Amino acid sequence: MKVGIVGAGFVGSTAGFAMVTTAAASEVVLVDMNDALARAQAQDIAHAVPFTHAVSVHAGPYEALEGAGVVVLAAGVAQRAGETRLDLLERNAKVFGAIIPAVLKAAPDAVLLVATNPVDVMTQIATRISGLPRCRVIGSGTVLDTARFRFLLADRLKVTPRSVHAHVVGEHGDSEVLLWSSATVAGLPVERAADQLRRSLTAEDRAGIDEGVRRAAYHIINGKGHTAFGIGGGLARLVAAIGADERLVATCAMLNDEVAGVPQVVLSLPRVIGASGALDTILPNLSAEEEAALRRSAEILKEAADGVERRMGWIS
Ligand SMILES: NC(=O)C1=CN([C@@H]2O[C@H](COP(=O)(O)OP(=O)(O)OC[C@H]3O[C@@H](n4cnc5c(N)ncnc54)[C@H](O)[C@@H]3O)[C@@H](O)[C@H]2O)C=CC1
Ligand SMILES: CC(=O)C(=O)O
Repeated sequence: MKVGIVGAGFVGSTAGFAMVTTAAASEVVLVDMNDALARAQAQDIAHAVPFTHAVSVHAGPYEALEGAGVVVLAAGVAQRAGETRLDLLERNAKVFGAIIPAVLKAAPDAVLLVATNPVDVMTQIATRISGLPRCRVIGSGTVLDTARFRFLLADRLKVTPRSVHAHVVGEHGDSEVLLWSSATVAGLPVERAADQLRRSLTAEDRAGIDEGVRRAAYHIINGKGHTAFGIGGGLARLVAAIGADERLVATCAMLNDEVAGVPQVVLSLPRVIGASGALDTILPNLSAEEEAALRRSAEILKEAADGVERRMGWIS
């Protein structure tokens, strides 16, 4: 499958590299307002092809996206140290106003896969601007947070992350909800699995994992200025699932009619990902505390999205 990536910065280029190393795409096209950057990134990624998979990698204008099955949107500004994802909203909404019409003109049949932050609200904006069916406009959402949660739980229990089934839902951001009550290993709740594995999973251990997931981006940005490898791997995995019509369950963002009593809100829940995007949604069992936290997260996102849509003149 041909894949377009708009925004050839850290996230877009790392996603392109991951698509080459995992053969998630047969062709990758990078587009950026900084054409020299897009060309340099494409060249650099293409030089990994002899070591990996026969993927055609190049850069071009929007017209070069013609025939793409997926277009990843990774253009815009990123958080600096001390900024939250929601702080980026106004600036990145303007960027999407410019790029989405150009993407749709060239690739009207593509699934749009949003990575730009705040990714949940940007997915709502992309749905609004594109006018596409909601299932074809998905955000990477909490895919990365879910990966961080599984990684940290696996590290504590000393099993491989692929054997940990656990999800983060809600905002990809400060109000996200780690679903401890449904987290399992070998079909056992993680606390019971920890007992059998003779590993500690005390309230203090759990608080450490929560902090490690929820604050990961802040810690990494303080150390290196940006994050890219985790999300690059996640975007490539989603692209592979779309390309193969795999029906992968992943915590992606999409416009929901209603979540926890909040209407018309974009946030992440487990979705079935296949050829036309998000084919279905699964609502996990929630404890009363998790349900209240999901409602709070939905309210925060709804308020942020309504605010920017009002300022843009899309709603009154
Ligand atoms: N969803 C997630 O889990 C994650 C999302 N992000 C987000 O991804 C976005 C990109 O981050 P980075 O790659 O680190 O930033 P970056 O600054 O390295 O790259 C952004 C690129 O977008 C391009 N761009 C800006 N406006 C454009 C326009 N109108 N048309 C075409 N290209 C345009 C810039 O020239 C730049 O190359 C940010 O919003 C960041 O917060 C970052 C990490 C994880
Ligand atoms: C930057 C960002 O959204 C993340 O790494 O989670």
